[in-house]
Amino acid sequence: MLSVEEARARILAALTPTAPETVALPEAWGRVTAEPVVARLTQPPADVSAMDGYAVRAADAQEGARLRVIGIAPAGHPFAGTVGPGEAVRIFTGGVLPAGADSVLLQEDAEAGADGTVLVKETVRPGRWVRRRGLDFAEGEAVIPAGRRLTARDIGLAAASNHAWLAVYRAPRVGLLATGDEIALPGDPIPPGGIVSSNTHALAALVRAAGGVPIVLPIVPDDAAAIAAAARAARGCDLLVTTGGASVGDHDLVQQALGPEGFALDFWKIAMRPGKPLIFGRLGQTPVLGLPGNPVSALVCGVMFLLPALARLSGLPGEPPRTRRAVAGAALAANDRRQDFLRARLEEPAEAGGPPVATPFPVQDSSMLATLARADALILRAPHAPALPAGAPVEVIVLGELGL
Ligand SMILES: Nc1nc2c(c(=O)[nH]1)N[C@H]1C(S)=C(S)[C@@H](COP(=O)(O)OP(=O)(O)OC[C@H]3O[C@@H](n4cnc5c(N)ncnc54)[C@H](O)[C@@H]3O)O[C@H]1N2
Ligand code: MOO
Repeated sequence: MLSVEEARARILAALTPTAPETVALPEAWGRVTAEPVVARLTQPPADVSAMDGYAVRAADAQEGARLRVIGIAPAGHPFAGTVGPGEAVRIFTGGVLPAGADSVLLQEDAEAGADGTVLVKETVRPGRWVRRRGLDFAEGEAVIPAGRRLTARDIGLAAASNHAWLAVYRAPRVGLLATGDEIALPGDPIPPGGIVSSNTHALAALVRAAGGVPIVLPIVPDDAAAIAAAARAARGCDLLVTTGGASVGDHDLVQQALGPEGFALDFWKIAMRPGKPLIFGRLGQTPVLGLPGNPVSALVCGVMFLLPALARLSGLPGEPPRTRRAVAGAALAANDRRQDFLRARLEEPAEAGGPPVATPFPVQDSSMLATLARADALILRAPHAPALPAGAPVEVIVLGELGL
């Protein structure tokens, strides 16, 4: 069986970013830049004042000096003249420093006279309170690299550097297909012995959190023809995700149904718990990720494979979820050959500054959504990891950090 790392590498190798598109700036938040954002101007465009006060020549602005105020320079209204010896210009934050001036006398350190002069109450250092031209960025500078997921701060920077539109990768469209005779949509009649489908809803939220567009397809019964028809309809997606029908039972039909459609299997079954029967392959141009039906398995596989896949389709490298150090809150049994992901509570350490304490829930059944919802973290247990006493260091994935 493939390891989790090999499986992720195979999935990422089979995916390429979506085609770039140009979108209006407000739409670009959360999208990944397809090319660098190059400043179209220099910021600030000239030397400007950082404070309200007086533009002065520092050499003249010694404590006790009195300067003649010859004009005013509010932001957006530069003073056209030149500040000569013994002169000052009233200036406000963001105002362009007039020619001749090299510094700003802070308003609080000045006393305006009724006779059009100003008294310097505190000696001014040369260059004080001046923001130099280009302090922030210069025209032609790549202010945002290609391949970056745009934050609100980046949007502000792109706007300031005079971009109304940005080239970003299209948000990946992910088709979500749940299979099973026993499942019904929330609110619909539930068949005898059946359950309500949670997988596509949870995965849709995960896709959205990762910047993708989820397309929840109608539930299909355990019927090869129906699964094939639904999969055909999803060929326009950047990725088709199925849940259920991944295992070895007589009704586990995903591979049987997709085979005649030309499904090219890359791999099936990995050394992971929960999530062993993971399927990956390609249906024509569309990559297909077949997740197990058990809700916890589907979600944990979503974290380990669908999130990196979405990142890759969005134009990012597709790193595995980041792990953190913690200490085990209970003794952990030795592991078998499947990498284990234990649902756990995460608590503050007894000693400030120490790693948090991760305590696994006593029952780890892969059907238990309530436990998963209450979990703060997944404790990673490598294949064949030895038993560990409480207090031993462990690696965890903090679920809250993933925005899920
Ligand atoms: N003999 C074996 N049996 C099973 C094996 C095995 O190796 N040998 N693997 C087990 C493991 S591990 C898993 S995981 C499951 C995965 O099975 P499938 O992917 O084929 O999923 P189903 O059989 O269709 O369903 C499993 C379980 O999940 C429920 N389910 C299905 N879809 C949804 C949905 N959309 N929302 C919520 N819950 C769903 C379904 O009712 C079942 O209870 O196979 C084991 N068996
Ligand atoms: O792998 Mo299954 O996902 O253990 O329940």
